[in-house]
Amino acid sequence: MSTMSQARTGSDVLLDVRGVRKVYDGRGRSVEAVRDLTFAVDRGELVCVVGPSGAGKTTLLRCIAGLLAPTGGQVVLEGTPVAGPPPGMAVVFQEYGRSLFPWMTVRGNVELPLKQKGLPRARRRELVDSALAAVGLADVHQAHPWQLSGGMQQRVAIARAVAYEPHILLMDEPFAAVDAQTRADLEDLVRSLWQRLGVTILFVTHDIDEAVYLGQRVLVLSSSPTVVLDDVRIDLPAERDQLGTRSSSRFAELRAHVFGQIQRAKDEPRFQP
Ligand SMILES: Nc1ncnc2c1ncn2[C@@H]1O[C@H](COP(=O)(O)OP(=O)(O)OP(=O)(O)O)[C@@H](O)[C@H]1O
Repeated sequence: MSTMSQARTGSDVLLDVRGVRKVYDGRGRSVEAVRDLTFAVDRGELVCVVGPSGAGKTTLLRCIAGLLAPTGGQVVLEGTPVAGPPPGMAVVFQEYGRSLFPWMTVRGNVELPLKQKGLPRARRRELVDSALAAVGLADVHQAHPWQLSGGMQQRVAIARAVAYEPHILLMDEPFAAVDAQTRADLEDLVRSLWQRLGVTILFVTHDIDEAVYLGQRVLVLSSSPTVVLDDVRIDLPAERDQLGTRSSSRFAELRAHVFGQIQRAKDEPRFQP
């Protein structure tokens, strides 16, 4: 079912994570959060990363986003080593409440990174309008984030990321704080944006069902100190729907496989695939 991740050298590799290690040092205590992570993501792929709580998923994502320097190894994006937040990357975090500016309108929030990018006003307007329409929020552009539900605020954060026209979109447990129905809607939104825009997505979650439902591949991380335990190809049809896909026998098989890997990783911290 699975093929372990190997460094790929094809010209279609967009993101290459090579032997990344991260040790947090502080007051006489050091924590090896990530031991050795190697995997590649091709241009246009939707890859999910799943692992037990504390496995180092956020640490990995922060290293990829250039927000944290790895202790060892390297992250290479479009052939260039990442040494700070790279252009062409957008990140959607779990805490939408903290990632949006409450004193700015929805439009202002989505437009801000485009101003920082130096885009002219007409182009900014075009990108903001189309991103808000894509996430179903065209009619609330004048509202402030605090006037919206949690799910709508997360849509604003997604619109802001999409308007930026990133080559790669990183998502760190973006739907962990919304209710189940909203979460299902947002999952479908991510798949439809991915299919329509062709953007590469790396989606981090601790939810196995979400990872299998969304991804073309699921990378399974071990417990901390973290390695990639498995790289599972999700051979479900490209057209997915919450009811049909989740009740298919193949979905159940893939889910059981990923679940089994994570259980083994938790039971045997030094488990090797
Ligand atoms: N700033 C820090 N200083 C010291 N240790 C840290 C720091 N940040 C994270 N860690 C440790 O690194 C390990 C991985 O944490 P991380 O938050 O990356 O995991 P995670 O998989 O995202 O967890 P969760 O699923 O619970 O959000 C944990 O043992 C955590 O305690």
